Amino acid sequence: MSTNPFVAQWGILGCGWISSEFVKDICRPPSSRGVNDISHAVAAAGSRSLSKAEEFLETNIPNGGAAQQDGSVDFKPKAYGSYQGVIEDPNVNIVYVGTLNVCHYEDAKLCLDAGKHVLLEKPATLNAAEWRSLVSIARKKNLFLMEAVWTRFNPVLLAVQKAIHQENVIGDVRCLYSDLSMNSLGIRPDSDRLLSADLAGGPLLDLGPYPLVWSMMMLYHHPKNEKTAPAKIGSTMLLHHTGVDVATNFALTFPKINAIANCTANLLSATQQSQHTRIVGSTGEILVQGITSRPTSYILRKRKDPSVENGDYLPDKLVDLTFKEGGLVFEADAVARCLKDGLVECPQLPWNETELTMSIFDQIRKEGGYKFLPGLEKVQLE
Ligand SMILES: NC(=O)C1=CN([C@@H]2O[C@H](COP(=O)(O)OP(=O)(O)OC[C@H]3O[C@@H](n4cnc5c(N)ncnc54)[C@H](OP(=O)(O)O)[C@@H]3O)[C@@H](O)[C@H]2O)C=CC1
Ligand SMILES: O=C1OC[C@@H](O)[C@H](O)[C@H]1O
Repeated sequence: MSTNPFVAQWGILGCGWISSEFVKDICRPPSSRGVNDISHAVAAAGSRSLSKAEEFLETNIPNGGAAQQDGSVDFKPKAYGSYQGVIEDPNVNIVYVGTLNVCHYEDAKLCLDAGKHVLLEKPATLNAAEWRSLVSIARKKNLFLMEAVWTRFNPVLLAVQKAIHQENVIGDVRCLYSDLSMNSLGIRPDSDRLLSADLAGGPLLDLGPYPLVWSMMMLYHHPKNEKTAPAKIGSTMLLHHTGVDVATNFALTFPKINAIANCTANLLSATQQSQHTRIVGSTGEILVQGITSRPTSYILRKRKDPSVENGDYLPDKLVDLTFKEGGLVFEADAVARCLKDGLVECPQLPWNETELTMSIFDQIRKEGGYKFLPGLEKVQLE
């Protein structure tokens, strides 16, 4: 006997670039990726301008989401010229917040206060205190809340994690190197969201979540690390004249497993088109292929004789897991399953882990001298 899939009924807050990528991806038929327990519908999209919301729907999902296209639900996506319209729409049960960093806290709070579940774009908030405040509302109101770090649900990252943690393919994990950078300096104006202090820009918060997610998934989540937070966090930051960082390097130590993560995120160099995440173990290494945020395959390179210092390698083995989806739909599927099962926290990304990652960023900003402009943080760190 087949049962109808659970349908996540999304409201979209902010009709910008990432929101359009998100709706396009969740509109793919779930069966095309072997999913049959859940599906997605877009109930509403809200923008500060009604015409922008209308155009957003018309351009990206003229026929609605997967569950609207196959007739599982009978409502059509509705455009609103305000965010309020979305949170008041009775067909919306979860809101995807795709607005700017500086708006995340207030926009997520708006949704939670209105009784809606929330998937909140990265960086979840500006600081850990804002995140704790959102969690306390979600907990009190029994609502789902998660930071949208989509790479956590990427099939390549999950395959690499299994290969390292369960199949021991590189022996004891030792060093992780992960970068996500773009050559934006001199190309984007200082008013751009990546460089503007008014918009809490800078690569640490914009690109840093990706090297950090590799560190968390491979080292923090290593079974032998027993979810122990990094013992030391060291960083170096180059500040831009606007006051935001333009380059940040940070390292995290995991003494329980004798491992270190070396992460970089900057707006000085284009590094997205080749391998920029590498995980080295005692018997071999994994070279992640493709952008750190959306890898498509990996190379397994094993050492001929691990007892030889700086010895040779066996021939590379390519593990190709190329997928046709944009990649955002994997996190959306995970969220839909949480809603289906009545969970308020996603087991793969619980609230305390986002609190830890936000505190890591707080510490790095403090060390680097990156202070948010007065008034941007809605909840202050103690
Ligand atoms: N997961 C991922 O891969 C990615 C995530 N992101 C994250 O998503 C967020 C949005 O980034 P992106 O889509 O690239 O940015 P855009 O500038 O394209 O969109 C941001 C949206 O925020 C809304 N907004 C609300 N207040 C303001 C304001 N004062 N000024 C300008 N826009 C405002 C606008 O929506 P409207 O006009 O409709 O009201 C705007 O369209 C960021 O937090 C970023 O970190 C970004 C890129 C990739
Ligand atoms: O999350 C992101 O990933 C891709 C980058 O281009 C973008 O600036 C960032 O927000």
